[in-house]
Amino acid sequence: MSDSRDNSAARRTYSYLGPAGTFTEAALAQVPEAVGQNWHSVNNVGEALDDVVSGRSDAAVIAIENSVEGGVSATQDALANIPGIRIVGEYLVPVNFVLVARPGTTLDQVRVVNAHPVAYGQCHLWLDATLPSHEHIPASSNVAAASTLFNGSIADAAIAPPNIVHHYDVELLAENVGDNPNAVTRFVLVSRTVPVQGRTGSDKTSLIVELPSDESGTLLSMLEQFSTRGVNLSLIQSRPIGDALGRYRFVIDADGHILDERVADAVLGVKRFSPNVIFLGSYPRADKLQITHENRYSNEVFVEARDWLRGLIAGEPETDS
Ligand SMILES: O=C(O)C(=O)Cc1ccccc1
Repeated sequence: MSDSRDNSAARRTYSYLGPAGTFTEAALAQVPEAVGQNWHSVNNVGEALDDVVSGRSDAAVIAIENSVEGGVSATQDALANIPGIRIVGEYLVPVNFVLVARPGTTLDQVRVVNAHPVAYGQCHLWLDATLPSHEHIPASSNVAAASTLFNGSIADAAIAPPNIVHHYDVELLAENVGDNPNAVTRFVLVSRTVPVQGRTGSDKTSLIVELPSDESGTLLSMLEQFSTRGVNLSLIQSRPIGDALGRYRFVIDADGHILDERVADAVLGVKRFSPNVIFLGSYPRADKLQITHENRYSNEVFVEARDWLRGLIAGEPETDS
């Protein structure tokens, strides 16, 4: 399904989890270069990434982390398993939810609730208090949860974004059903593998790292690679690799850019003992936070130390500086 906002072949195509009205669409609306281009609605993250890898789309926006639910495991696993993808940007969208139904439905008639799993995970407090014996059926997106109410779904109600009332003729049963009114979802813009863009001073580097399974202490060794270079981590999450019990990979977000010497050095340190490092990209941070570090982790200090070593090897006389 493609939104026919423009048929011109010269336009770029962006895939997003649809249909229109999702939080993912709101994230795509924040991508300046996507405004006025073709927006292609898909049903899941795997489809969005396949579009990018196959060239059907130039880029895609996908949800990767939520402030209440944590990392979006479907996205993390897809990024680990589909090669050829680079994260080139990130965008934040505040998320809150309403409960809607077919017109005429009342709250006491609701038994089956349709909801995207990530949305459902953020509405437990309200659902447990208000509809303690409800049954949950999963939806492919927050808007699909509501739209299927009109397509023969067995659901009585759906958890959806507040703007759903502008897209479908629904009965609004309850507002603010999310556990946390300040919930935020982080989305990333992905493209096919491209050379890294320049550093901005407010950057993030995302990696997926596997650890050798037959050695003790490798998780600590991996963390030390970052800490000994003064690199802060804002996300570290384990996900099962899936081939055997007890085998995990780690999804990591590090402060800084791969063109920062301390980040590059840390990544090289990880690469030396990890059987598999996936570099997902270095990209500007949505929060615009400037990354600071002690002087001993600055680019100049790394470059000076390297020049000093090269000089020693070349037989140059040592100086005091
Ligand atoms: O983009 C949407 O609306 C989605 O359905 C994915 C999602 C689910 C929960 C929080 C944010 C995005």
